[in-house]
Amino acid sequence: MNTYSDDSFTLHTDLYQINMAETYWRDHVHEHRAVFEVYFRKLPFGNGYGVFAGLERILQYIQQFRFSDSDLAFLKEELGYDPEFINYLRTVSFTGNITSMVEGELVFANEPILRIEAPLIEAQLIETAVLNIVNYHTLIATKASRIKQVVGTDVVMEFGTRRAQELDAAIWGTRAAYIGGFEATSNVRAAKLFGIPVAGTHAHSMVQTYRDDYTAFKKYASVHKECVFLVDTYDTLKSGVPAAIKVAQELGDAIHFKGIRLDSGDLAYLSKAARKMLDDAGFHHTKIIASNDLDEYTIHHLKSQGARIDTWGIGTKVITAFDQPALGAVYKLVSIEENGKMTDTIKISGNPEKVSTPGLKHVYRIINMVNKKSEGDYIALDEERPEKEERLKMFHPTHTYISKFVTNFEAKKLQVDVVKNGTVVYQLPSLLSSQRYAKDNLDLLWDEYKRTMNPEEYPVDLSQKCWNNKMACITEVQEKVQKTIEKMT
Ligand SMILES: Nc1ncnc2c1ncn2[C@@H]1O[C@H](COP(=O)(O)OP(=O)(O)OP(=O)(O)O)[C@@H](O)[C@H]1O
Ligand SMILES: O=P(O)(O)OC[C@H]1O[C@H](OP(=O)(O)OP(=O)(O)O)[C@H](O)[C@@H]1O
Ligand SMILES: O=C(O)c1cccnc1
Repeated sequence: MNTYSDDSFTLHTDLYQINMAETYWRDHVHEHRAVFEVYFRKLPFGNGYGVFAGLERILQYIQQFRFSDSDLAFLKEELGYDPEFINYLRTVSFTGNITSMVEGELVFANEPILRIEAPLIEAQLIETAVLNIVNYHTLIATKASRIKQVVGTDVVMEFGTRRAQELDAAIWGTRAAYIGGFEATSNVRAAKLFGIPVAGTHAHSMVQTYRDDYTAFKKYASVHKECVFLVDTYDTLKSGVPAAIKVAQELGDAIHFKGIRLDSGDLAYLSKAARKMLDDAGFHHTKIIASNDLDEYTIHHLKSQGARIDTWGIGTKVITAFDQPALGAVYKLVSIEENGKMTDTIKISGNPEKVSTPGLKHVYRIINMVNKKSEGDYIALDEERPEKEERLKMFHPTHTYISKFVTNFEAKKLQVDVVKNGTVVYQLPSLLSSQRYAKDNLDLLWDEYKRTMNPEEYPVDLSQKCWNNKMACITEVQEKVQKTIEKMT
């Protein structure tokens, strides 16, 4: 691997972005204003909502967005870009505006999570990294939230670093899982960087090292006051649990016998049997921790079997978003400067749900003031003020006959300014507040949208103006394309 003292994330992009950038620069349109939106088209895991995460990483990236000397040298010498273009790239930084939902916000398909408004070349160059960040962080926060929904008030810890897709994924994945509702992590660096509570037990290797459960637990307890013993190395009920109890009885107040961990076998049966053994020995407050390839489905089953598990340790399935490895968020151009004025743009598709929604828009969460539940999300054009309306018509953007009128509501604007003229203007809240924010927002949703299996579809509607604008753009584009086709033939 080549190493550079000034390596940056600016080349963390697809080659086509730089080729488009060069095209725009040569054509002198690179400084035309452009507006892009980030959204995904389908909720992951069959879930009824997503949890947005990744803003901290995006803001870090935007602040550092500049081509370093070694980046420019690589583009020039290895990839053969024109020296004049390289000289121009040397001056590029991000000078635009970004509005974004805040971390922990509940997000749904087809609504803009971020809006990037900048000179075309800048907005284009940051696309790949922005999507890279949003896609991973939001996916993991959503998976974590699903798991937390099933876990309920029990504690859930993130154990996934060893199984994650490399070092960065472990660190940022842990952070996203915390926003999604996990209470702690085993990753010490994540604790150092983000202040996430860190926790842990010990591995089978320690029991193997000392050959038997009793000796291993005793050695551990002679060094650590807080003790959670892993009891399944040889025989959970005949050796592991009895050894843990014996050590705790012998050491008494010298240690805090916090828990035992089960990591194999029938976790429902073993947890019930272990609970009885602990209770019979008077250790009513000693907790049972379970791990072993757990996810929302196994946890649901274990709970339905009456498992006596207090704390869940979850690795692989959360950190790798095991059952769905990609969110599929996209970055679409919705408006571009043309002859000195902004013109809305659209991407047409044979599939009506894939047709982009043109124009500068905001997302509002429409909260019913009587029951304090959300009626759905409402996407309106910038010039609209739904918060001032008495009565709002909400209708499905493709099946328009599905509609309702809402009165007595609060229209909560979901995006905030995070970057203005290239400067970060948003103060990130503590990670704990982002986690609480997600939790409080979940209280706004009816349970029908939150169940982990076959949830109801949460409404994400367009305002009448926004819908009309979209239809007008479709007609306009179709006519233009038809004319071009006729000219070519
Ligand atoms: N009572 C249960 N109901 C449903 N799933 C369970 C139950 N007990 C354990 N599981 C899950 O079943 C899977 C069993 O995994 P596996 O077949 O690897 O067995 P194991 O007990 O872990 O064996 P090993 O000793 O090789 O680690 C795990 O995902 C575990 O979480
Ligand atoms: O099952 P996950 O959800 O991915 O959680 C992480 C797993 O990592 C450890 O196992 P590992 O076999 O790596 O090490 P160990 O010898 O300490 O059990 C731990 O015991 C968990 O089973
Ligand atoms: O602390 C633990 O028990 C732990 C940490 C990482 C992975 N598995 C378990």
